Amino acid sequence: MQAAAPIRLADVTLGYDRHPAVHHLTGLIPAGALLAVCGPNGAGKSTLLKGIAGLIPLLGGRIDRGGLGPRDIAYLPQAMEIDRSFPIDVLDFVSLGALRRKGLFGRLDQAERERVSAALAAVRLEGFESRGLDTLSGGQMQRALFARLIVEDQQAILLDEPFGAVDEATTEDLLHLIGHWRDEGRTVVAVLHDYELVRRVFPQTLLIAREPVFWGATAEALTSENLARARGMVEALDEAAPVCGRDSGEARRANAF
Ligand SMILES: Nc1ncnc2c1ncn2[C@@H]1O[C@H](COP(=O)(O)OP(=O)(O)OP(=O)(O)O)[C@@H](O)[C@H]1O
Repeated sequence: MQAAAPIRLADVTLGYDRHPAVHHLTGLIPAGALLAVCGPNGAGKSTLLKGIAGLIPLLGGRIDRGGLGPRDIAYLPQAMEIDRSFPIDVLDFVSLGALRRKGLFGRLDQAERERVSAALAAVRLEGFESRGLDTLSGGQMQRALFARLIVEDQQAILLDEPFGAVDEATTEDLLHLIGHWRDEGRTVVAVLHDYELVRRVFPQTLLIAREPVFWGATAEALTSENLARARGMVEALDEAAPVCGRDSGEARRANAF
């Protein structure tokens, strides 16, 4: 694993078909940070993670990943984005975490096989190796995804709603893994809706509603005033309106074509 590095966002704008979903976001994710990304539905949280992961292009601004390429950052998509009908068993799925090191056709050596076994043990999926993904419960699937992240062994890990469909026991097990990653100095950024959990585990929070509402200490971010402001900002959004004050000139020019 390479050394941890800060991720710097400078006036970042991300979106689809030139419609910004995240605008003018500037901030620093320090190496080793445990950062929650919170906000109402449609606030741009998933879009932001995809941007940091390099899965969608920037519409504006810059992301400096501290010398790392997007492929050096592990990314866990939302559960609904994962096609579980793909015919693959748990062992092969978790082994895919080694792809970056071994390539698509590379054989797993003893060290990699041990890494996969250890990852399955860490998420308590021993005995599930030959089960197809489509036979797993939601919580078991999330454990398999975390096992793949362990095998990936990246210094920065992005998690999109990792506890969306899992019970309390699974959540606690997976939180334990996140705590372990923090102790190892890895950077973890997670989109989360459970504010109590965020207050308990994540020291830093970015509250976003297309634009940043607050980025800093969790206790200061998740106040009722900030949460109400964030809700109001997303409710007020009109896709046909100029995207924001700062962009209105540019948006008017774009709409003229
Ligand atoms: N592939 C896409 N094409 C067009 N628009 C998209 C696409 N993905 C997201 N959007 C739009 O971008 C905006 C932000 O979506 P995003 O998924 O980032 O929000 P979110 O904060 O993660 O929401 P949720 O909490 O509901 O998951 C929304 O208006 C959404 O409709």
